[in-house]
Amino acid sequence: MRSITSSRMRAIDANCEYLGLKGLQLMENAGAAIAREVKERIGSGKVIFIAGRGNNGGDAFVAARHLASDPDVTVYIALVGNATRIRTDDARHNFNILKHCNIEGITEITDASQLKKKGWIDDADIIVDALLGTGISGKLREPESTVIDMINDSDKQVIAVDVPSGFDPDGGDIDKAVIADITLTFHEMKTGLTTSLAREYTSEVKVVNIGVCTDAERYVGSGDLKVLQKRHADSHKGNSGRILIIGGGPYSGAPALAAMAALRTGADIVTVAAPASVAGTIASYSPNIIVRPLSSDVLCEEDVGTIAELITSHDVVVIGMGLGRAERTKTAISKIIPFCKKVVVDADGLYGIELPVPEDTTMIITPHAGEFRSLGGHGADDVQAFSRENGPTVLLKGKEDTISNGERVAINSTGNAGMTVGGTGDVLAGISGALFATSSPMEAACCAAFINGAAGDLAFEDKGYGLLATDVIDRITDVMK
Ligand SMILES: NC(=O)C1=CN([C@@H]2O[C@H](COP(=O)(O)OP(=O)(O)OC[C@H]3O[C@@H](n4cnc5c(N)ncnc54)[C@H](O)[C@@H]3O)[C@@H](O)[C@H]2O)[C@H](O)CC1
Ligand SMILES: [K+]
Repeated sequence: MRSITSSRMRAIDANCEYLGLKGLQLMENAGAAIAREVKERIGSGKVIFIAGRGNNGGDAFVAARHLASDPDVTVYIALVGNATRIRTDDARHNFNILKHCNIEGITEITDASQLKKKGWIDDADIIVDALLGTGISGKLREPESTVIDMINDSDKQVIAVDVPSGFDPDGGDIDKAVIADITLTFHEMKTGLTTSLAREYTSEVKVVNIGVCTDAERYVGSGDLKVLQKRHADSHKGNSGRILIIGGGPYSGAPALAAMAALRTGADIVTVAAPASVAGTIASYSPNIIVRPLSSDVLCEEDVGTIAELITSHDVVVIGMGLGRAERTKTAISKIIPFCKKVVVDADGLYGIELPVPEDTTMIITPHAGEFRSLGGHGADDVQAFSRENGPTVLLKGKEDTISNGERVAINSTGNAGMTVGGTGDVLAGISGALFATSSPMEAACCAAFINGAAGDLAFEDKGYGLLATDVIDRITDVMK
């Protein structure tokens, strides 16, 4: 079954905002679905909403409002935390409306004993667990932890909102979580809820459509980037990646462009392994690049040992640009790939790889239409099947880029006709390599396509059709800040 991670969901949420679909609209749909589930299960009786201070709680405030107008349902709300510390505008907005609704009781608790004293849990016919959703982070704190015990110690029916509170939506280890009869999860199944562990915390999971617009999922947007930047911001210096670029031979500029792009994208170290004939030229382009000369005037089998050694001290390999297509170069490429854990294959490199991707290698390929055809691909409508059959995440460049890892297909619409100038493909490969050090191949490929195109759009604003690949590199940081 298809499922998504919490970071993917946050990207979709942000893409919705970017496209004009407000989080409040999604929350209203989420809350309405919870209200319907409560009504279906109890018909008439008492419901207690146990709400956190994030949007998970916000969903509960919406559901409470919907049920408050039902004469057969009595509504109680326990907010875990002070209302003044509700963390999001959407949740606060829906909390503030509750004073105009027929709610039997609302209380703010900062200690679990206050909830016990109220006796609302014992009195309820059903509990809605809206304490923590996909925003959980770190070990459970108090009073949430004890409140979860109270929910589990009651013999009441429990509906969990999005995920059982305390449960890791991405499937990681947990110390404690609500045990629910049903979990209403929004938009898409969460990866963690597909695991066998999930069965211990929820007897049933229902995926609820909350009206997310399809482009928010299909198109790469600034939301995808935000998730990436958050991860980069959280990572400390030194683990933003060491990138090995294997390129050059007939050409010297291509690997240098890829190297500079990788550095601008935030890689810590970039090494270019290039044939001796062009190594000096590449080194002369910038003191920021470490250059390791190879044996001859093109990449050849004699270089495989040196490169295998270099690969061990780098996180990602980017191979192809400027290598040329000599038979001995193609042979060398096919021998190098199995040494790579993470590899981006671009340009001439695509003529030397053998598919399917070797067992322990994760690969991104960045072909244009012609290179994709030479690999046996047809066009944009074939990218997902090609990826599924052959293994690599495919970033098929075009007026719109099509990206797929075999499970999902994304489209990138940033970029412009000025970017047909030579070298922008090298820049894209360098960005992809840098992001791949700290992201999944799909996230890296999607965000690289978005960043490269968006930087190209900024360059087009300044330089029009005179834009150069170096202008694109100079604007990567503007797009990523
Ligand atoms: N498109 C959608 O998926 C929608 C999702 N909705 C709901 O929003 C939540 C995610 O909301 P968020 O504000 O990001 O986080 P949470 O409410 O899940 O939790 C944050 C809340 O919890 C506290 N907290 C975090 N970790 C801990 C911990 N270890 N111990 C104690 N407390 C913790 C934190 O301080 C915050 O107060 C999603 O699940 C959906 O339910 C939207 O409403 C609709 C669209
Ligand atoms: K929950």
